[in-house]
Amino acid sequence: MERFQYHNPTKLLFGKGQLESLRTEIPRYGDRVLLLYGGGSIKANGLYEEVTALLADMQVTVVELSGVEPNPRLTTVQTGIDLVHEHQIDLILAVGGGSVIDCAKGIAAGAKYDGNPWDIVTRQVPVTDALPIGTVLTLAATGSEMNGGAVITNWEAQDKRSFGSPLTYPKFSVLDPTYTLSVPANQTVYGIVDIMSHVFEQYFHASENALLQERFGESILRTMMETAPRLVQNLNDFDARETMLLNGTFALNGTLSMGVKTDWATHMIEHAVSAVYDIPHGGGLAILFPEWLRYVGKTRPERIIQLGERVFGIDVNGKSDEVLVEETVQALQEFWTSIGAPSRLSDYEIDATHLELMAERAMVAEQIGQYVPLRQQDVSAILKNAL
Ligand SMILES: NC(=O)c1ccc[n+]([C@@H]2O[C@H](COP(=O)([O-])OP(=O)(O)OC[C@H]3O[C@@H](n4cnc5c(N)ncnc54)[C@H](O)[C@@H]3O)[C@@H](O)[C@H]2O)c1
Repeated sequence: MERFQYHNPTKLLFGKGQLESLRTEIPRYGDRVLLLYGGGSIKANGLYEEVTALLADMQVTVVELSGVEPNPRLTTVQTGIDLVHEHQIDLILAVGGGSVIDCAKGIAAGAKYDGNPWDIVTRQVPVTDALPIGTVLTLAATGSEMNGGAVITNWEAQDKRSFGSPLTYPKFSVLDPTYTLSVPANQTVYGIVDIMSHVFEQYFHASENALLQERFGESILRTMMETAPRLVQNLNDFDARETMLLNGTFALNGTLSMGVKTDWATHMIEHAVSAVYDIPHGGGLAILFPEWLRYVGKTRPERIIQLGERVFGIDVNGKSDEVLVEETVQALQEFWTSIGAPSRLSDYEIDATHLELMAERAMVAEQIGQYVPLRQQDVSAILKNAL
């Protein structure tokens, strides 16, 4: 294990009826709130009504910013920053999925910085201060509700980048499975893939002796594989929604990355794909992860085989590494296909036209990933195999 410090300051408010906790949480930070949300799903499922009624009852001053895009854009972050300054906002309340929460983080950090918020997103300047954020999560997927990371798209530059800071962890997050019941089938599937991919990015670490972290990851993967088929059969299964919600949070709240050098190359490649084609993040991961596994399996098969045996129940006796890697990848692909996830870039009508641009965009450093570090030609090969 690597030496590590672990500190997660987000207060989780989990379960039915937890929205009421806003009454005690919000006043800790002030009484001027920027209410941030997306394209209207919270109006359709009644959450908007509930939140605004509660805030009105609390006599909080509310400024609204709606229309945060899936894959939130820098332009929306800038609009939010301007509103924060204009209305002297004390707290950002993000009501939505990862996109809304990430946008809130961009605004929170950007509002305390004089320059272009893209400088922060591209990590050219560090976050030195941030407004407090609270969240009401409506979609189980990203873990953004309990981590300090955010992914922002600069649409004009066709670039999607992530930044993170201890200062942008939400102060509190309300997780009531009720609000995730309205998530449609496709977004539910993307969420399942995203959660499992987060585990993979940390499971495929480049450190020694992380037995507990690996077992934690396997628990999340197995729990997701038990729950996901049930959930896609019945989107109103409250218990399955509840399980998925907690899994999503723990897949990316720092628990799995304690003491290990994590990978994240596949996320960088997916960000490059969705920066150029604006496809759903989970859909992109479902296509790319199997190809990443196949590719790195040639150099470093051991933990892929471990995954196959422990999570997919593959019998490892008497088989070569090559066969075991392929059986594991196929088991993963079959599972994702069985719940309705895409498996090829062509499912999104993506062909080789911008392949090199995507490979170039993925290279946020000379090499990406740590389990097996990748150069641009490796990324091109993975993208090509995924077409
Ligand atoms: N910060 C992180 O740690 C982190 C990790 C992984 C991914 N991301 C980023 O997060 C973004 C994706 O976030 P996401 O997967 O949570 O999806 P999202 O927030 O983009 O939402 C996807 C869609 O689902 C709709 N939706 C949300 N809740 C709903 C509900 N309850 N009922 C009906 N519809 C609902 C939204 O309106 C939107 O159209 C991407 O930009 C991705 O790169 C961030």
